[in-house]
Amino acid sequence: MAKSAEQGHPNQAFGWAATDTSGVLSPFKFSRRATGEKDVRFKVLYCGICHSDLHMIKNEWGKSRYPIVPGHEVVGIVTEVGSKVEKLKVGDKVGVGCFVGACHSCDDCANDLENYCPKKIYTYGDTYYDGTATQGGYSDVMVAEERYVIHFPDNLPLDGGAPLLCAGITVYSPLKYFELTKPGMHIGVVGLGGLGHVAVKFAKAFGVKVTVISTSPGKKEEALERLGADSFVVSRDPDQMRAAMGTMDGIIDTVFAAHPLLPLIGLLKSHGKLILVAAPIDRPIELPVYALMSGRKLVASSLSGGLKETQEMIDFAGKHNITADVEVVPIDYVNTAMERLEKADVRYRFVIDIGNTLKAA
Ligand SMILES: NC(=O)c1ccc[n+]([C@@H]2O[C@H](COP(=O)([O-])OP(=O)(O)OC[C@H]3O[C@@H](n4cnc5c(N)ncnc54)[C@H](O)[C@@H]3O)[C@@H](O)[C@H]2O)c1
Ligand SMILES: [Zn+2]
Ligand SMILES: [Zn+2]
Repeated sequence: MAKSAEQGHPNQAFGWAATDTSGVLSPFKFSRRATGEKDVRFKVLYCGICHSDLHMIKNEWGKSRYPIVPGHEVVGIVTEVGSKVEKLKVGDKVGVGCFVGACHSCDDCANDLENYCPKKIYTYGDTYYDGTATQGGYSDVMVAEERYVIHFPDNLPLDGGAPLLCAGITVYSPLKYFELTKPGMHIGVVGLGGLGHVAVKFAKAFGVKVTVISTSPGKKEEALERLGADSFVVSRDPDQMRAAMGTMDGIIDTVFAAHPLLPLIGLLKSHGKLILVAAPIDRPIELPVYALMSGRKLVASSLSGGLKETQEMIDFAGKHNITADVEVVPIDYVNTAMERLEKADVRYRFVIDIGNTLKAA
């Protein structure tokens, strides 16, 4: 066993943190717990920038406690394992997604749904079992319990693979759970950002027909040619929306700005399912119940995925060569990246090159 675990020394860490609601990130030294017997420590090489990171650093959900080192699409190489770690070893390619803990005794935990455990612990911005604040992957080193560490397939690149740990599982899980993966089905994807573009890729890998629903025609060519979508509907064009009415088995909606659900419900066939994976931050959404009645349609939501399913998703991505389309940026670009993300100016996920650009001061 390596020294820090034997002697119980905390792991010194260096990252970038937001310290107030301006959300501006700056260099930050902190420590992580010593690598415990069930823990894995890894050197972080890449970390994706999820829009949730932006919501959190600006306290848009009203639950942020500063300082916050964001990042829950964290990948790297194992540098130390505790004595009771069974499946992972030094040198393995691994990652951590949205969660680092849960109660492990409730029904959800027993069903591999740590993501729905009432005591789930988020990777950052939360409180760990020992009372310390959890801190995310915009940092050089990560320590997490083996149960929360995902083993990457050898063929999956770490930079393009990192975003799958949040964006990927967040769309994969509802596609599976709501049975929207049957070949020949037709699904819609609303909002072609980080989550939306990987939803297109997973759905295509399942053999499903995919229509991207977007406010403007600007992303049409890319959606069809680069991402492999089958069709594109401009939601502001009533003729296009009318032509697509009643054609979809399901819709994955990734837009957090408040928007009417009625036109989307209209796109569904009877028994169609509208899955909202983004929560509107400005005002509550109105639910047009009468539109659901005629057709026994469903509106539902979903939060990330459990650890077993996340591993399954990564293995599926490895098999089908699914990665996010990423713009890899150095750590000192992170504040500019946040500004651009706010303006939806990224195709389609920023990933920070931690390994080459984050150097402890
Ligand atoms: N349910 C979950 O487990 C989960 C997991 C990850 C992220 N999220 C949430 O999902 C949302 C999307 O995350 P992301 O990382 O894909 O973000 P993103 O910024 O990469 O993508 C958002 C997309 O929505 C579009 N958009 C923004 N405002 C719009 C508007 N008014 N009308 C139409 N389109 C609009 C943007 O053009 C962009 O394409 C965020 O709110 C995030 O917090 C939820
Ligand atoms: Zn996320
Ligand atoms: Zn639990």
